[in-house]
Amino acid sequence: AISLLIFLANFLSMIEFSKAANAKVPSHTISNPFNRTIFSPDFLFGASTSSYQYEGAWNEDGKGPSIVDTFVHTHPEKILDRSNGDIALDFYHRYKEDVKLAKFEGLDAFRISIAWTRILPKGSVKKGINQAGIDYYNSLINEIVALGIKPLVTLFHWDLPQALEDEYLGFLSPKVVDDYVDFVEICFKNFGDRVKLWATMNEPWIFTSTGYDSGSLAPGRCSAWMNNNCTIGNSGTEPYIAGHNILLAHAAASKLYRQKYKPIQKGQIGTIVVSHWFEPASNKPEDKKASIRALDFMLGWFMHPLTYGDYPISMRKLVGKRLPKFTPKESMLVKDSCDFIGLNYYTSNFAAHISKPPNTVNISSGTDNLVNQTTSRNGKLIGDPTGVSIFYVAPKGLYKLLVYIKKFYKNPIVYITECGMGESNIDDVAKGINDAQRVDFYQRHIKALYRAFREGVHVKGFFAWSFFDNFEWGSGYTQRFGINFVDYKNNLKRYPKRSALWMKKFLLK
Ligand SMILES: N=C(CCCS[C@@H]1CC(=O)N(Cc2ccccc2)C1=O)N[C@@H]1O[C@H](CO[C@@H]2OC[C@@H](O)[C@H](O)[C@H]2O)[C@@H](O)[C@H](O)[C@H]1O
Repeated sequence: AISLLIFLANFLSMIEFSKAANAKVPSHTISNPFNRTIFSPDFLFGASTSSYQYEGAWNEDGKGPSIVDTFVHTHPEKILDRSNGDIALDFYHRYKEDVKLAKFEGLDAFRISIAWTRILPKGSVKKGINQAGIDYYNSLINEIVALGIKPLVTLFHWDLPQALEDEYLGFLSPKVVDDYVDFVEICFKNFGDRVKLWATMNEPWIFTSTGYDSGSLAPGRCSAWMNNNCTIGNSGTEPYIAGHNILLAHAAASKLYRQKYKPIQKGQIGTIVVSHWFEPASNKPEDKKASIRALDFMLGWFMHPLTYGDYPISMRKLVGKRLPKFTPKESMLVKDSCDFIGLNYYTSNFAAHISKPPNTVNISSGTDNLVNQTTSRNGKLIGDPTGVSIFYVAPKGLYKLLVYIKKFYKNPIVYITECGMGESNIDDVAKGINDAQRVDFYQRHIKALYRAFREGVHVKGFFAWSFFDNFEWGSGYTQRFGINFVDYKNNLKRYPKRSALWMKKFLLK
């Protein structure tokens, strides 16, 4: 009865929303009307999801284990609430209803990722293709397309087949390139008639820093001195080896798509990077240089090879022999291998120069940049705090980051493939759907996006992270990033939040 009352209350608010919501949320209007029409007609507004964080059905219909399945089962202590994605949001069984909600909310596009081990349970073609996996993603993509929504498909959102980790240590070996190319070719072949936006990788920076530097996520490798319960690893070398093979795998996939599939399917292929914006911690020249170095090590680590065919000079200088080299052929393959860049933006930091790493014996990729990153300067926070301790609301950083990419990385086509904020520890539905701060967050970030768009940045889309509250990696289900609420205590019931209804109104054509 209570949930019915909540649903009815929420349904009524959907109808009444257009009158009430904006009146109560501080608006930072820069132009009237503030709706989608200020962008180009073909601009894509969407929301993002990912296979491990949404699907559940971790071992159903022939799916093989990924390194994330192994990680969460063997290291529950590394997940704040000791949870996992075995069931997650049960998106695997509920996707038909869920994509209908996306339609109701007026989304133009919907980002999903494909779980490699649903299609290749043991990671490679020679060990068998699982037709049930192909059938599932065909059905999901059909539901999305049938509603007139465009799918943006990420081919790797960190859930590498465990079998490849066992066979040759996954992304630590160049052998991963061939298996990755075989996997993506099955996706191009089976889904490429309907999928026209392909992202090869999601956030290599996070995958390398959490998987191989801190060990806080799969495959959970790090140096012993990290004291993060890693059985093996080297935080000073493995993040760079994994990052290098990710770039080579991406480039090989792009070459295959462009040579064999793009001429017929007419789609676009790119990859997704994440970066904070960095403000100098003071006006001192060394801090100004530190802010650029911080960008080099987070954004440039991948954007520089994708644009110029090699790592940033600052990385070459500070990482030295630990940073792999591209052969001339590899450099040519990686350079200009993206038709678009997906950019994930969450927050900004202050950057201060440090003259030497905190520890000259214990080396890690996270301290190679000689930058001390903070979120306040002279006692002033970089933005409004959110429910996630490391993320502050800093929309100007999105604008500055986009202008920086335009200026220093040849003004590529950019889709904002993730942008959002989280609240922590909310279980009550009525409280959870009343996300006024998230409405303010999206108003301010879309205005920052518009400013960049107006100044000639080739931004062509904006995807909220996330469509639903979901399994937030190391934070488990304690943090909520969705524009739609999921009631974990009541059969994973979905409820539009205030932000989804604001988005619906914003997207009215
Ligand atoms: N958050 C990021 C990148 C932010 C990097 S900044 C910083 C570095 C770091 O290790 N973490 C924690 C973390 C770890 C893993 C994933 C994401 C974030 C950071 O947030 N990525 C996207 O963020 C989304 C929100 O991530 C949350 O960010 C706050 C964390 O506390 C939470 O664990 C994480 O799931 C993820 O759900 C998407 O799958 C992922 O593509």
